[in-house]
Amino acid sequence: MLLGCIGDDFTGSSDLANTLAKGGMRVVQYSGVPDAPADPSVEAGVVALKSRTVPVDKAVSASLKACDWLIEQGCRQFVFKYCSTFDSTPEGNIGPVIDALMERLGAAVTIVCPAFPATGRSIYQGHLFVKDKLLSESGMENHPLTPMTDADLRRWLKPQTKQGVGHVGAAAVFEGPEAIAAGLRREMDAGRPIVVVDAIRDADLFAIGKAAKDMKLVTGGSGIALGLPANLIDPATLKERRTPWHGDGGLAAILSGSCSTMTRAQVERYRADHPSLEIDADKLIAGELEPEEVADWASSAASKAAPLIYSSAEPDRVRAAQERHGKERVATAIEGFFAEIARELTGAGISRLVVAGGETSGAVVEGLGLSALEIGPEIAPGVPALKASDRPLWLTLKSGNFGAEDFFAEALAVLKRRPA
Ligand SMILES: Nc1ncnc2c1ncn2[C@@H]1O[C@H](COP(=O)(O)OP(=O)(O)OP(=O)(O)O)[C@@H](O)[C@H]1O
Ligand SMILES: O=C(O)[C@@H](O)C(=O)CO
Repeated sequence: MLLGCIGDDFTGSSDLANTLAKGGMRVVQYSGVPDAPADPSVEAGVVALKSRTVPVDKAVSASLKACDWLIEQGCRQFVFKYCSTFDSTPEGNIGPVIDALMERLGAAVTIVCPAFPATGRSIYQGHLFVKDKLLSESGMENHPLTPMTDADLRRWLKPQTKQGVGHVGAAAVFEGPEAIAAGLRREMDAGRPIVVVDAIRDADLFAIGKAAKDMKLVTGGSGIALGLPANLIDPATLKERRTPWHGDGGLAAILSGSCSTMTRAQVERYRADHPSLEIDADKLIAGELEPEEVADWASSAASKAAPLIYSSAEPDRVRAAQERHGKERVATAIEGFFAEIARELTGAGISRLVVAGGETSGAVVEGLGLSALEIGPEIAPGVPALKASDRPLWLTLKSGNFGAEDFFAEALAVLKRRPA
C-alpha cells in the first residue's frame, strides 16, 4: 500500500476514495481498522472511522490505531480526511487528531486544506467559502452536531491544537508548487507547522499535491488528494487499472438521516412521487416507532418503487427535538434506528441502498458489519457507487450537502448500471 488514508466519517471516506480511484489508484475503503493485512494489490487504503463527533480522546485513539495499521501496510504517505466544511467544534476533533498523527508520523509540518471546488468549497485568505457564501452563513451554522459559526479556518482551528497555525495564501498557490513549498517551510520555521493553504480551483489543489510530494501527512477534504496519485503511480499504467462496474437491478431503499439544506431538497423532490415515510424524533424517543414495522412497510413498498425513509428535518425542528431530549440522545436513537432498518431490509432481500448523511452512513455500514467497500463510478461530485466486498449489496453513502436535487433517482440508476 502506498497511500494510507484516515477518514473521520464514512461518506467523507468514500468521497476521498472516489478522488483517488478517479486518479487511477486501486482503492479500498475499510469500515474501521481491519484486523488483517490488506490485499497486496491495494495502492490506497481508506480507513473510514466514525470519529468526527465522538469525544476527543476516542477520535485520537481511533485515528492512531488506523495510522498504525496503515504504517504496517507499508504506506509512504498519509492523508487525514475531514469534511470540506471543516465540521468540528472548539474542542476538536480535527486539531487534536492532526496533533496526534503528526507526532506518530514524525511529521514536522502539515497542510490543512478542506477545499473542494467541484462542490463549491474554496479557501481564500484563510476563510472557507461554500459557493459564494462564507461557511458561517452557508447553512452550516445550523448543523445539528457541529455548527460552523466562523469561516476563518485559522481562528477556528487555534483552540483545537497545541501547535501554531500558519497560512499560505492564494498568491503563493497561484505561483505553483515551489512557492507553496517555500511558504510551508517559512510557516514551519516560524513555529506554525499546521498550515492552512488557500485553494480556489482544482489547478491549485494539483499544485498543492505536487508541493506535498515528500510530506508525511497531508490533511483536508477530498480535493487535497487530487494531486497525490501522480506522485505515487505511473500514469502510463492507468488504463489497465480500470475495472468495469457491475451494478445490480434488485430491490432498493433510501435512508436519509441528513438534515442539510441539500438533502432536505432531495428528500422533497423524491417524496413528491415515490413512497416515503418520516421518522419523527419525538415519536421515536417515545418508543412509538418499531424498526420491524417500518422495514415491513418499506419491503412491501419496494416491489413497486424504492421507498424513502427519512428523519431529515428543518433546523427549527431539529433544535426543538435536541432541546427536548438532548443532542446525543436524539442522534444516537435515530442512527441506531437506521442501522436496524438497514439490517432488516437487507435481510428481506434489498440489494441496493442509498444512504444520506455521514453519521447516518457510519451507523448503517457498521450496523450491517460491512468490512470493506469497492469503489465504483461517480454518481455526483464526491459520491461514488460502492459495492460491499463480502456480499451482494450495492450502495452509496451521500455526504449531506452533495448531489443535485434528483440525486436519489440518479443514484438508484447508477447502482444498477452494467457494462455496455
Ligand atoms: N429530525 C432530527 N432531529 C434531530 N437530529 C436528527 C434528526 N434527523 C437526523 N438527526 C441527526 O443529525 C445528524 C445528521 O448527521 P449526518 O452526518 O448523518 O448528516 P450530515 O451532517 O448532513 O451529513 P455529512 O456529515 O455527510 O455532511 C445525525 O446524527 C442524525 O441522527
Ligand atoms: O468533504 C465533504 O464535504 C464530505 O466528503 C464529507 O466529509 C461529508 O461528511
